[in-house]
Amino acid sequence: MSGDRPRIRAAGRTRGVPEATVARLPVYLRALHALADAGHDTVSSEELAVAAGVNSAKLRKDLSHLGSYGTRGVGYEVALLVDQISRALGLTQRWAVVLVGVGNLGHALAGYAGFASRGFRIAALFDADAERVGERIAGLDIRHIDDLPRVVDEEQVSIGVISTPSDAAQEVADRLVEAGVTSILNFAPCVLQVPDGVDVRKVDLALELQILSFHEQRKADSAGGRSGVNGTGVNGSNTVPSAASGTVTPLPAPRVDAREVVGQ
Ligand SMILES: NC(=O)c1ccc[n+]([C@@H]2O[C@H](COP(=O)([O-])OP(=O)(O)OC[C@H]3O[C@@H](n4cnc5c(N)ncnc54)[C@H](O)[C@@H]3O)[C@@H](O)[C@H]2O)c1
Repeated sequence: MSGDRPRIRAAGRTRGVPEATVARLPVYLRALHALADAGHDTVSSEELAVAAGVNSAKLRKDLSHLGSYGTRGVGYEVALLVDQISRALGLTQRWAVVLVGVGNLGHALAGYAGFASRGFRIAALFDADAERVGERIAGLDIRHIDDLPRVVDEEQVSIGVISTPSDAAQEVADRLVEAGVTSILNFAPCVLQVPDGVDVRKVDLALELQILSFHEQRKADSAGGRSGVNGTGVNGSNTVPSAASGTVTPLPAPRVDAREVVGQ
């Protein structure tokens, strides 16, 4: 591990901002970018709340953690708020990311343009399969996992993405941490053990589907066999609790929250 390299978390886990708020900040940012693209210079908390799919009181409280209160009768300046949220999320710099496990999912992730447009540069792709090493995806050659420490050090990589089978994920996490990575996004369906100072986020689409299946079952039960599978709330409720926060989000509003990323 390169001990003299600055680590992401040196300034504190969330700098006093609640984790649930941190999880919603990227959602606000995405909504604000859309508003800016549509030509809005200012936005009310109500409008932004609708665009982000949260209630406006929660939005105002979240933004107050950044010292942003808006102006009565005017709302928030879109460009200023984009700047404040980007700074809070550390997006004023471009983070280098490595991706380990370049199979089906890894190929899709490696070719995903959304990382670059949101401030993340995929610095390298790694796999343990000699047959995959050397394959070129999105301008990068897949490297052997043994090259990980050198690349992490040379490219100042802080964030690693794991898209290996779950039986390899812990070993890969250990190697990432050993190399100096301090944040891991884990797509493998398993819980990772990491030392203090290393943050892990887990993405599990099957888990999200299971939560939706729970709600579908409830809707079907309360409809007493009537059709209730279109999300319009046959049971009188048209809300689904967020997996990430336990909060309730109105279904008809744009579904742009951070629930796809579930903390471990
Ligand atoms: N989070 C989600 O929503 C989601 C969705 C789909 C798949 N997955 C998970 O993503 C993972 C990958 O799925 P896939 O379909 O791409 O699998 P895959 O078998 O196509 O690819 C896995 C890759 O990991 C490589 N690998 C295995 N051990 C390794 C190691 N020790 N070091 C480096 N590379 C190693 C393999 O050589 C292979 O290229 C699985 O854990 C799967 O369950 C998650």
